[in-house]
Amino acid sequence: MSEGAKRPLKVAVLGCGSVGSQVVRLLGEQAGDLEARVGAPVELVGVAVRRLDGPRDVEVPDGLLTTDALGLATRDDVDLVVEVIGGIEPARSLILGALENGASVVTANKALLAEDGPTLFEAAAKAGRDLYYEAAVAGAIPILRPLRESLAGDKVTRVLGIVNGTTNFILDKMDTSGAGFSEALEEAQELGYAEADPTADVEGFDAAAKAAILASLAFHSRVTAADVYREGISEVTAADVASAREMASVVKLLAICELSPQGVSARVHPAMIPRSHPLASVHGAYNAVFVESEAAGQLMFYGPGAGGSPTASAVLGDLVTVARNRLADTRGAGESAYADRAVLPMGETLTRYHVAIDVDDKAGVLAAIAQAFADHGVSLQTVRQQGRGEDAELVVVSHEARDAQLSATVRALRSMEIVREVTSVMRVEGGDE
Ligand SMILES: NC(=O)c1ccc[n+]([C@@H]2O[C@H](COP(=O)([O-])OP(=O)(O)OC[C@H]3O[C@@H](n4cnc5c(N)ncnc54)[C@H](O)[C@@H]3O)[C@@H](O)[C@H]2O)c1
Ligand SMILES: N[C@@H](CCO)C(=O)O
Ligand code: NA
Repeated sequence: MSEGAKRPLKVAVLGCGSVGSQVVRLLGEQAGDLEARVGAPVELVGVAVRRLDGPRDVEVPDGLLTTDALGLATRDDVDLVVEVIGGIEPARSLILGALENGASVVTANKALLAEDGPTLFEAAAKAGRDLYYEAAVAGAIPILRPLRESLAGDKVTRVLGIVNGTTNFILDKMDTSGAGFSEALEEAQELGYAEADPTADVEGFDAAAKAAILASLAFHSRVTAADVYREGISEVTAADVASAREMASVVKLLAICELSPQGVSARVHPAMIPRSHPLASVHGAYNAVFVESEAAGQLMFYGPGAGGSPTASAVLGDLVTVARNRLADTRGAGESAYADRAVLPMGETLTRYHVAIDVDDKAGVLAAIAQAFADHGVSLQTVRQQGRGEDAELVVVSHEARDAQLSATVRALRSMEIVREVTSVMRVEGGDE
């Protein structure tokens, strides 16, 4: 070691799948640049895998593989631990073990952070170590660091995001080709976007975990996955997508986090947004997060939200930061939950609905439908009627109302004799109120 050279920082990588293999590759390929940027060599000292002879997308240097993840995570000489196994256990025990043993941790594990983040943040604070997780939300897109650092002097009021690539691919396909949900899902699976079991993506669990993480950071409060209202896209029909098209809108699965005088809300559901909205131009498996804050106004973050290599980019960015902090014997900003705001139930959240209804085409029908909305305290923004012989289609877009009032209106409509069928119900976001 030359004079003044720093001792190497030792890194353990837990998991060598899609993301882990790319982290290992980049650690090798970029070793020189990483050393220059950190100010000390960053040395890979172990990679925990489930099977030593398993197939891998990267060649791991001799002697580094182990199946003893906990042994590696808690090794006394390890400074930095990267957790890219995923899921709740053993990931949680491994992260807690690493922190207790004095290592700093970088993880991409949104499921764990959304379920039990506070336990991990408290362990990091107690140990005086960093816990960074930029890769957990919207993959390569820098969004957590901007919320935690760049916007720390502003007041974020709203975060609106397309944070799941699989569902965005499916909805985009339905929009551009007129395909139904199942057909679009099949294509997403063939192209390797959707997993064999696509439930976490399609039913919105993945996006809900990310919404919890975004809301916690944006509003300095603790929001967990259980607090997030969630609806997936499996019920979105070709008719919904066509109805959106007629309104010059497009259907997207959105994660929506909002600050209101009563508290905060976090929800994930499909919604129609105008084609003129910046999020409408997010196509394929891309992600984007739209942030509104008091002083800055509107900001948009866009890029690849998934994939081994893009996600590894975010992991390595965090690794450089926590490595620098280690050298400087300091830690970055920890959890910020001082505002401790209440999380509102979905029924209390203000939303707007688009409702398409097949009705008998006769006198008084329009008035009766409008009355059903009025009976629930919901004011209408637009009503469009299209006659089709004996029956007619009415398309109603409401003004903002409590979600509970809107869903009660839809239930009432469904029970009306003049209503043949409610053919499409979808929330509306991103337009004029
Ligand atoms: N793939 C992406 O696009 C993406 C994007 C953002 C975040 N993430 C997150 O990154 C993490 C990893 O995702 P992935 O796509 O690489 O998953 P993956 O399934 O490809 O990789 C996980 C690896 O961990 C291994 N593993 C399981 N149990 C283990 C154990 N006890 N010890 C050692 N290894 C073990 C598995 O064999 C597998 O190779 C997850 O938290 C995921 O949510 C992934
Ligand atoms: N399954 C996720 C991966 C990134 O978290 C997606 O489709 O966006
Ligand atoms: Na990110």
